[in-house]
Amino acid sequence: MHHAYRRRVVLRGVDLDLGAGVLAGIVGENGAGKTTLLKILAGELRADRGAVRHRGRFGYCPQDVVLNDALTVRQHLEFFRTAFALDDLRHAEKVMEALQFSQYADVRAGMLSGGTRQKLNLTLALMHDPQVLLLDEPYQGFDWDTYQRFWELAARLRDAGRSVLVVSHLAYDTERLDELWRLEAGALRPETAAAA
Ligand SMILES: Nc1ncnc2c1ncn2[C@@H]1O[C@H](COP(=O)(O)OP(=O)(O)OP(=O)(O)O)[C@@H](O)[C@H]1O
Repeated sequence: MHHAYRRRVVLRGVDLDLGAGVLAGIVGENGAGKTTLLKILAGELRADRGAVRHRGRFGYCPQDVVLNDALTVRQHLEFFRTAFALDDLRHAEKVMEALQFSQYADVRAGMLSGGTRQKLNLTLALMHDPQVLLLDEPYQGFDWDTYQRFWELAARLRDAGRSVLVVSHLAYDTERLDELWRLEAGALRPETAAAA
């Protein structure tokens, strides 16, 4: 994939193959193009050149939390249940339990803490049990316990055959990942855990 914003060339031939049952990470400095790449993978942005081929449903958790402050957590879930044409909220409830914020179901998004807003953001991306998970800085604002629970959830989804891609400017806990890439100068290169 190639992409530029006017003269600012961001991606110069990124080639990525994400298999089923793989938990992969992409790290890179601020402005390296990670969000641009995820937006292209998720279909939000069209690459100047190149193609994305995928099988199965996407779940895209954007870096910027997109919530309506006037709606409660439960109302967000109902809204997305309709959008995803789901029969029930069973999977959403499992994600909420895993991230431990079920007790906020009736709280308006505008009253939630930053970390809890991010938990809801993540739940909305995962509640239709997608096969391919594209997660942009998914643990921003999480406390340590929640951060650990996030990785446990990601590993469970990977073990259930989902493809999970986590993008971050920080690469902690790289031993949890099956694959780690660094986005630099518009291209991806394999990164060893020790070098991250
Ligand atoms: N809509 C846009 N128009 C013009 N330039 C943009 C646009 N979006 C991003 N850029 C530029 O493209 C480059 C890559 O941005 P991108 O958000 O993809 O980086 P990133 O690796 O996700 O950064 P961060 O870690 O800070 O989130 C940056 O220089 C940014 O300023």
